[in-house]
Amino acid sequence: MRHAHTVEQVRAAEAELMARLPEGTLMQRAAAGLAATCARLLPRVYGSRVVVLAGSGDNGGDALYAGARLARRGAAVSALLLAPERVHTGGLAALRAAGGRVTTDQGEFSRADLVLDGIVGIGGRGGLRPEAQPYAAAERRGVVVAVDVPSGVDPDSGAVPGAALRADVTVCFGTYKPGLLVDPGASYAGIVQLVDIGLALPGAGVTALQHDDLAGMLPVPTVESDKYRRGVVGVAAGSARYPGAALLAVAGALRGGAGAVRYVGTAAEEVVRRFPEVLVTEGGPAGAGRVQAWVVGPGGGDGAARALEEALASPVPVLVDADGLTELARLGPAALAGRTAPTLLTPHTGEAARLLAGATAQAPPAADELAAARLASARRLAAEYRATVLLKGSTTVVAEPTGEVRVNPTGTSWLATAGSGDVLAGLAGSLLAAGLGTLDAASAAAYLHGLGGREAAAGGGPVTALDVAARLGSAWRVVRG
Ligand SMILES: NC(=O)C1=CN([C@@H]2O[C@H](COP(=O)(O)OP(=O)(O)OC[C@H]3O[C@@H](n4cnc5c(N)ncnc54)[C@H](O)[C@@H]3O)[C@@H](O)[C@H]2O)[C@@H](O)CC1
Ligand SMILES: Nc1ncnc2c1ncn2[C@@H]1O[C@H](COP(=O)(O)OP(=O)(O)O)[C@@H](O)[C@H]1O
Ligand SMILES: [K+]
Repeated sequence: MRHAHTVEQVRAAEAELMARLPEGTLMQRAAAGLAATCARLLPRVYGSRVVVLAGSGDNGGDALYAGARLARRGAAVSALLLAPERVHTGGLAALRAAGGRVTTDQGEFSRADLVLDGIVGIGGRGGLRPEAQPYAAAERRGVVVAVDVPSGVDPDSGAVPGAALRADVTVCFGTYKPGLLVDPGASYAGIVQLVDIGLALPGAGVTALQHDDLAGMLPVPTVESDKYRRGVVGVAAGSARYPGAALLAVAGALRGGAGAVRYVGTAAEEVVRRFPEVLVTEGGPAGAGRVQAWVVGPGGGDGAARALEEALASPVPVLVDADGLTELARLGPAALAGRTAPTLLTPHTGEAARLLAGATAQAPPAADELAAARLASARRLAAEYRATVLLKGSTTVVAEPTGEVRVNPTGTSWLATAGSGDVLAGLAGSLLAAGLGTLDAASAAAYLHGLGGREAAAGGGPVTALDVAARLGSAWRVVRG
């Protein structure tokens, strides 16, 4: 599991540790880790050209001390100072003592083999200031290593409010920052490496699963299992207008660990023709047999209102997607008030905006504003509806009403293809039926779906939603090692 902490949490942990250690110890730990990564990235340190972009705070200090370490190993290191009058004096003195120098030639940035971005770290607010903006657009031939955070990325939210420096590698200290894991910030961070500087941190509000976590979480049948004990997932999806959504949601549900899939709706005939293993009933959830979780809404069309009402009246977990969400937005959070089992909502940003409009008297944010502030948007929705919310898009995030968030580290933008959300809904519903809680089911489903998407797009080609569904079995095998 990757753990990400807010700036406030990092500052508190740093203060506590600094009070017990000789001055400068933490910065030296950070600089040592940073220099070691840079040395690994360079074919050889001796003779390579390194440029340090140094801002006015401790982030610049880290970069200058790391530059000094590389200079001692024979690199030609020069520093471009963004605020010369407020530069970290200890760091600059160390760099000079090691043979490094200060330059004002911005062209050195473009010619460097490696650039250290020490403009701002967790003290940065807003996009890059004017003096740093040219570097965001400048040509570069070497690798850019961001110190703690790519400058211009908001460390807590991942928002990029203006210009920001795109890194190939980010070396972060003590813990991940949420903004390194959530887009758009994550897309500026490149590969993120963590350097331990000994901070004692509280529980993380934002986490990201890794393969090992999935391996321990996914349901695996045992000798005592039978199809009912493994869980039956009910899928109420598709309509005369959108029969395909039923097939896609069922395709996802068949690969989610439930022992059986029960389909209800108007596409029963098509579903059985394509997937003979599925139990089908025409009508709605109320008249269907027992299930351990419902998926309602993909391609539901006009039938979504009834399916939603019947599923929400059941005592089992319910996943609401697509047309089910449009109907829920009309009803507002009151529709979930009487639920006795958990509810999982899986909106994309457009649906999230509609849900917020249904929940508050204020005008909802536009979909692109929601996308720029994904953590806050998902948390707000989860709190308003008192439900788990999986907000889809580039970096899917899953939020609980308590504010706890899981960020999905897998996926590819090739998943932005019609119907891939239906596959995800079926998959997550199947995991719910198999007994996972809403947070685990949603985050495990997003993880597997993202892996399946990557595998389907391997080599960089377009994928279809059914291609993704077909790769889910292999995604399971990958995470289970
Ligand atoms: N506090 C500690 O114990 C440690 C801090 N470390 C480093 O220190 C960093 C935090 O240092 P600081 O608190 O000095 O803060 P920063 O160095 O991140 O930035 C603060 C300075 O940048 C300016 N600034 C803010 N936003 C800006 C923007 N958008 N564009 C340009 N300048 C901007 C501020 O006016 C201020 O002078 C961490 O990210 C990490 O790199 C590490 O050395 C590890 C130990
Ligand atoms: N830019 C992107 N990068 C990565 N994944 C994306 C991107 N855009 C969309 N996705 C993913 O693709 C899927 C699309 O789902 P959705 O919007 O519901 O489409 P549909 O309704 O057609 O099924 C979601 O899993 C979402 O997270
Ligand atoms: K930085």
